[in-house]
Amino acid sequence: MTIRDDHALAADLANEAGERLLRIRERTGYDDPAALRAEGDRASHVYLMESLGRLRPSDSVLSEEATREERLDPRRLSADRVWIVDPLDGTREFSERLDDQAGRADWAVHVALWERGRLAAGAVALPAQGRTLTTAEPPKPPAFEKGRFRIAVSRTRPPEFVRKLAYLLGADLVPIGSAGAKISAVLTGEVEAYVHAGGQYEWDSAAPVAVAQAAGVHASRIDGSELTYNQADPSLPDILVSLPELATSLLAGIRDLHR
Ligand SMILES: Nc1ncnc2c1ncn2[C@@H]1O[C@H](COP(=O)(O)O)[C@@H](OP(=O)(O)O)[C@H]1O
Ligand SMILES: [Mg+2]
Repeated sequence: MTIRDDHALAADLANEAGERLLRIRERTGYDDPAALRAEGDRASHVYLMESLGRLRPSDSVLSEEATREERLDPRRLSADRVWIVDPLDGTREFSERLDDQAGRADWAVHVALWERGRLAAGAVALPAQGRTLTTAEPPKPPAFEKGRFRIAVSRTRPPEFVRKLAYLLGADLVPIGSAGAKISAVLTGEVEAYVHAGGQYEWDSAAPVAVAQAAGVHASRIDGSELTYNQADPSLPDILVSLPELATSLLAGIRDLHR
């Protein structure tokens, strides 16, 4: 693996971590969801940290599952290259079954590379959906069709104003778990937008935003400003991802409603 293969490395690591998570879920079952979540988070984090430490020893890593001290390590702020990873996004959904007893599929592994002020590579593995979205081969964004559209929201923490926003713009809300699964749903045409506010962190969006940007899909804060990564405080509490044709009306609607 050479330094030029960052896109492929992100995809390989996300895929392998995802395979491991599927095996853990198969072996452990759903009887103790808290234990399943803890094992999944830990195993995926350890795999990603060991692999990046071995394959990219000079780079920094910011992981959701790192300790507070590791996350506050100031070396990350002066580094040129920082991998921003969420070993298991949608942890809650990973441990839940659907009515037909199949495990939920709206969870993801996020691997992104931030390099000198911008997202340079990223991959989102959706192991239970059998697909991985990657900057190595950015997906072609779905064609925009005028008319009613769909906005993905958190299953458990949908922002207050989004119901009104949907009413105002003629959209339906689609609850999906995991930020990565929701942004992927925009890229695969299951929904046309994703709106979130009220709390989130850099690792929840870095990898899917890297892929969205490579695909030419709109991604910003909900006030239209840029999403910035590798900040001292990794909080990045709101986000809008949408087909480019919808961004102006979504931002205007949000401006009117979200005060
Ligand atoms: N209000 C909030 N504060 C902090 N994190 C939040 C949040 N709302 C959503 N998130 C995080 O964003 C990810 C997607 O959430 P959701 O499925 O509700 O949209 C989850 O990541 P994890 O599963 O990695 O913890 C969740 O913890
Ligand atoms: Mg997350």
